[in-house]
Amino acid sequence: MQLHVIARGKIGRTPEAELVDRYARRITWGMKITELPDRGGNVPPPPPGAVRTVALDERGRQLGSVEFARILERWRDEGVRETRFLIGAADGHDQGLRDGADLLIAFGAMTWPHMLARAMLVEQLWRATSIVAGHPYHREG
Ligand SMILES: C[S@@+](CC[C@H](N)C(=O)[O-])C[C@H]1O[C@@H](n2cnc3c(N)ncnc32)[C@H](O)[C@@H]1O
Repeated sequence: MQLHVIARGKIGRTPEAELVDRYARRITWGMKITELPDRGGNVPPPPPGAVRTVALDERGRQLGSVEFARILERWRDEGVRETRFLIGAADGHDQGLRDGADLLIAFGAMTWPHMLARAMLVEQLWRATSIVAGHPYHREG
């Protein structure tokens, strides 16, 4: 299953970009990042086959890392081709996008800058895929 991060804003050559690269490089599942402008632009069309959409939003569910990993594992095992992770810009997501998502997830109730949220997401994707693989990176408790 491809993990497709669709994120608003240009990350450029920043400390956050280094973090994103550090974790993205370790992910052995298909992994792709598409940047959109802060406003406007079109979310790329989904590939053929089953697709899931996860929107990052501070009003979303606060999942544990193992719980998040098991959701991705289940979707992969169900034959989902791509899971898309949407990160908004300063204005967040519009209501239509939130309503259309399969899952809304929050990294706590606080608001984070979108570039930090991108780095945190990619770290969690690395963590989740290593949990699914039984790799010892993640420790519970
Ligand atoms: C600066 S925030 C936007 C805040 C906006 N005022 C709102 O109400 O959604 C930019 C993006 O970062 C992500 N983000 C920020 N804080 C987050 C959190 N606690 N959990 C999940 N994603 C978060 C979301 O994708 C959000 O659209």
